[in-house]
Amino acid sequence: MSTPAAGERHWLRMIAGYVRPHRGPFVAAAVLLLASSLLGLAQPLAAKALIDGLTAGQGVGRALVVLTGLVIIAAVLLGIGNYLILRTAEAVALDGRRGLVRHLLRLTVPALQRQAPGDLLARVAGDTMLLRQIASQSLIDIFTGGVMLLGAVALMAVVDLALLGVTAVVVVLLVIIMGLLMPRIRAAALRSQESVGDMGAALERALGAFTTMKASGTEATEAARIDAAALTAYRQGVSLARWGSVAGTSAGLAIQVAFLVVLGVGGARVASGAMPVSALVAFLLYVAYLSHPVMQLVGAGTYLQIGRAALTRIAEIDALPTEPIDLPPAPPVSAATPATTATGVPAGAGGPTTSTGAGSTRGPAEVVFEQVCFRYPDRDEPALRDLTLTVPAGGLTALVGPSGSGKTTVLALIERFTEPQQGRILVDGRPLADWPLAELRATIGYVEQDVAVLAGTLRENVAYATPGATDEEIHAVLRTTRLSTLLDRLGGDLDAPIRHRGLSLSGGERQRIAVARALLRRPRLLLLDEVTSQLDATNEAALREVIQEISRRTTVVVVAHRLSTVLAAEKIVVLENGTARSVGSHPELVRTDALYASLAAEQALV
Ligand SMILES: Nc1ncnc2c1ncn2[C@@H]1O[C@H](COP(=O)(O)OP(=O)(O)OP(=O)(O)O)[C@@H](O)[C@H]1O
Repeated sequence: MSTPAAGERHWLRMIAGYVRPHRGPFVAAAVLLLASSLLGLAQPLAAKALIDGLTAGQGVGRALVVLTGLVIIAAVLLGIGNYLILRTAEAVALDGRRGLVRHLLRLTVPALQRQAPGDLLARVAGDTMLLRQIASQSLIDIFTGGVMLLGAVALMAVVDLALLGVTAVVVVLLVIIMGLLMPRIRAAALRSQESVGDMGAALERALGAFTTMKASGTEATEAARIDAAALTAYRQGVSLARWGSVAGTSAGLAIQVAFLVVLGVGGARVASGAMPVSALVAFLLYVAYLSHPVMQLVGAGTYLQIGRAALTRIAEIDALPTEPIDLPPAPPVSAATPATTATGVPAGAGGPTTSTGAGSTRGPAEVVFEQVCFRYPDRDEPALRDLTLTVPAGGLTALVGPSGSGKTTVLALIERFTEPQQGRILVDGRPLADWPLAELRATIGYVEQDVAVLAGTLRENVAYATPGATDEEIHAVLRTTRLSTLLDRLGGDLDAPIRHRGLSLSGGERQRIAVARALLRRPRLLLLDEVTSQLDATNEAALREVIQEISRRTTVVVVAHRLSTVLAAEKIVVLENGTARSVGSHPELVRTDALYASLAAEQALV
């Protein structure tokens, strides 16, 4: 991760940022809990009055009523305060999750590609959970525990200064021990969370290549890999438990020691007549009482360290670059669960920002590359060198060339998934940097090499980019892409589910669903990356016709290894090593370009 120190530096500011929107209930909870604790603090004084009364042979009825009242009111305040603080904690976790998810969905493509999805999942689900604890209960505990500790110390000072001195020595010792333990707790928590993330990443790797794993018989290898991460999480968890127990035990022990020392020293002082027995009793009650705020502070300190580890991991995500894309604000938390559509999207949450075919009115788009150089961040060799090419408005332009020559990279740059280091790319004469990103992408239909079919229904998949599409429009693109037979197989029901990751579809069907999705958007520029690679000859010929037909009203750029797909292109660009080595029509290139001629000969096209 790029900035491991980011979370360290800003953790307090981050906590403040999370709590600020909920300061009302947070402060109310703090006040209630503090009041409850203060009432508890008054209990020893009431007990002292009770004992003094008994000693003096007076009635104790009033003191008893006061004591009982204090106990009941303290309990009620505690209950309400706890509820408020737990509610705040949930709200903080919700904000944390929503914020993280929004940030993740806006990441740039290269930034996301460097992450392991399983680890990101662990951060959204797990680290925000820890945030819940730290941003609420721990802060309140530190606040109320701190005030209570100071209050008890002040009252102890009133009762007997000498005994306070004895207690202070023990407390200072405890603070030193905590100072030594806390960094260890934080380090163990961070490693523990990291290994939970590693485990998610390892599991995601295995599940993502499930059939490859089965076919390769590597279940045991994958299990061992996931086991290793789980074992690290276990070890760090145990280490966390060890240091946490040492902290808790030290705190408990310190209070016991203080109690015994005060009993000894105080007993001697009572025997010598330096203090009354009621003062010793009150003081001992305060020492016993101290155990609550001290344990509270130690527990909160421990959780704060664990929470800091989570904040570090959240800050790492926050530091990743995002695209300037507006997402509508999250709906407010209301008592009722919002109604959702079949996809689980809240009704009215809005899909892509542009409506169906918004750009279609402006005719086909033109694309120009001017001396574009592009190198992937972790590569020495550039993927594109000084590439200059023009994709004219309308018609079919093909990119061909050996594997790795940069064809997919050209499409990724047009989509502005990433930026060239040198040169300019213009769409309709306008540099990409001047296009609002959403508008640029709404202009383009892009069918990737590894097409994505989402879990859901055929309708959701085809109308993914155009949620407002009518049944007629969907049926029309299904006919165009020869998917009517698939629809028949689904019983003619657009809302029949396709299984997770599209596994119940053939490769060719998946490709055609992706093409149908792009077509439904009626783009002004259609980028097709190897869309015919998994089609049989009949379906390839059919899709070829479709592509030609579309290219009469839209600019179409196809990348294809199968030259049969590009035969009809008005313009074929032959890429080699990231540069355009020649441009022309099929007959021209067969005559003038040796590389193209050999590709054509291999495929029996000359
Ligand atoms: N995300 C990436 N990170 C680093 N290098 C990459 C990345 N994507 C592609 N490359 C490299 O950039 C070069 C061009 O890749 P590109 O995918 O554009 O080629 P292509 O012509 O589309 O190949 P193919 O026909 O096999 O799909 C290759 O050397 C490839 O290894």
